[in-house]
Amino acid sequence: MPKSPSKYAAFPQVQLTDRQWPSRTLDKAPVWCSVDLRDGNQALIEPMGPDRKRAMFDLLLRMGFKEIEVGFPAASQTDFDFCREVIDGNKIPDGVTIQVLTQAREELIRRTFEGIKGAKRAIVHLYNSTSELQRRVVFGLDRQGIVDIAVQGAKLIKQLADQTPETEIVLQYSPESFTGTELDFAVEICEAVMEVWQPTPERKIILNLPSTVEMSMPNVHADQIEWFCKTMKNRESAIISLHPHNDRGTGVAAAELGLLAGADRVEGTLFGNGERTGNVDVVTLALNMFTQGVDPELNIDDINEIVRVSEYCTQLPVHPRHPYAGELVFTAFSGSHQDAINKGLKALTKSNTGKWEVPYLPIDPQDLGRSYEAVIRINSQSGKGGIAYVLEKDYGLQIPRRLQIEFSKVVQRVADETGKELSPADIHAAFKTEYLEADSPLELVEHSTEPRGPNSGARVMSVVMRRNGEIVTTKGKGNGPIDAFLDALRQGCGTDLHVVDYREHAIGAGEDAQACAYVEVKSGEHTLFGVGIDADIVTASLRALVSAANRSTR
Ligand SMILES: CC(=O)SCCNC(=O)CCNC(=O)[C@H](O)C(C)(C)COP(=O)(O)OP(=O)(O)OC[C@H]1O[C@@H](n2cnc3c(N)ncnc32)[C@H](O)[C@@H]1OP(=O)(O)O
Ligand SMILES: CC(C)C(=O)C(=O)O
Ligand SMILES: [Mg+2]
Repeated sequence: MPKSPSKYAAFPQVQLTDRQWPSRTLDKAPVWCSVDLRDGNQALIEPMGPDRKRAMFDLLLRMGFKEIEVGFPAASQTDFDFCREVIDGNKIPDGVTIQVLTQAREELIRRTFEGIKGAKRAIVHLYNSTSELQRRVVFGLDRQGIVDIAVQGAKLIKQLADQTPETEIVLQYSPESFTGTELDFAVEICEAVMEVWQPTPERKIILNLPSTVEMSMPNVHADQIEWFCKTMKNRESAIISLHPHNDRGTGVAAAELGLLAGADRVEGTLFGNGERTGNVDVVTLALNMFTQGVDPELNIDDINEIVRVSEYCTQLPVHPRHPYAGELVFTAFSGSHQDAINKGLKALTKSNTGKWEVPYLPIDPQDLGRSYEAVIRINSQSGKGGIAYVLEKDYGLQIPRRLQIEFSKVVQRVADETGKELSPADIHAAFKTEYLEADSPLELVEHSTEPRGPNSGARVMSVVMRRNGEIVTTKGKGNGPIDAFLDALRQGCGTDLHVVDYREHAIGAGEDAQACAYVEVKSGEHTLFGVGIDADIVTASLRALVSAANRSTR
């Protein structure tokens, strides 16, 4: 426990009666704005250089972002140059708008306008901090002083926008540190900026209400947004935007509830890169919508590529357990999960509802360009279902249920011995050693069946075996080849087995097809399996019996 919890105080509730957001549902995508190249970038140990910025910008375009904050052109030459590069190089497709951030300071605003000169359309994003704490300790100003900063900045932007008719300027204002700002003051300062910019329903202002620091539970954030939307004047002339950070780890939830509460737009970054614990993760937000049947209006059909580019640009890894994107999120190690996934995937092939219904997999990995390959991975926590899945998927072996149980003990032993994950090749090798290569003390050398005599129902099989390296020739009689072979083993090798169950299937197709036979036999008090593979179905069955016979002696 922290030593002094009294250092902290509970975040005050919002006085909101008749709140509407709890009974709403999200049924359409918000306007997305990527702030990877600005907020994400300003939080990096090593900010992106031109190559990384270009790679990120191109990725964001491929993903279908229509609004992209490309930087803070007045802050650094790199940001300024990148802004110029996308404008002068005609790299902004129609329908896409770049956004640039500036403080409410004259020289920075003027430089910002130099940065966007020549763009067809640009969002100029003005911010100043409004919270009680920042007013007191950073700016040393009262409310009016803070309103004056915003209004002065807004006036200069309006003037410069009017002097730049070739560019359609969209105005955005952020009362930075909104979450620590008294709500009545947040409305007051936003209305003061609106008073300068005079937005209309046709030319809306963007009011961005940032959780610069996430300070409360997501329901309180939703209350803040609903309160703001209900209280502000001229709501129809504003796009209400969210800019959640993730200090409490609930940025995604805050964004979802904020949208229910009336917001229209979300600013965030890929995989949540950003100051401290990051910005809200737009990939997770979008895919959360997708899994509810809502089109997120972003292309995330190759998530591995998005991860790769993002990791290159930020030089930060995406966590293996990151929602939807992590390397391990479509992988089950534990036995009961593997069993359920295996059954779920099988059931899906027979279902005609078109609905994705697989236990433990909330989304079809293929929708994100991921495959089922690594869905099930095997370690000491794994069970028969997962092992069966891997053997069938990678090696075409459809092992019967009781054999799954038997073999899972073998795998468990190997996994416990190594303490490591077992690859599909490791599992197959264990299967071969245990069953297919169980060829001592007995080994099948050859067999032939005599034609049935006209009055004889029995089949006679001649068998040559090797026992402990020595050739044994024997004969047996039975109703069919299995029966006759067991009799031959009884006569010549002293092996007494009774078949309890027999299965076979083909592996592969056409001329290269092989037969795989599984026999479950009773040997004394025990039942156990043998497995054989051969191009010839009878030989495969006999091999399976030899495999069982040898295993029964272990
Ligand atoms: C929550 C956010 O993400 S906000 C965005 C934050 N991003 C960045 O800051 C990255 C880019 N910024 C920078 O590189 C620098 O801040 C620059 C180049 C823009 C400006 O640099 P400088 O003027 O040297 O320094 P600095 O940012 O520390 O300036 C602080 C001054 O600006 C004032 N200020 C800070 N924010 C604002 C604002 N939004 N509007 C008006 N004035 C502001 C402060 O009160 C302080 O004033 P003081 O010098 O009178 O005390
Ligand atoms: C500039 C603003 C919008 C910001 O990044 C924040 O408040 O987090
Ligand atoms: Mg931010």
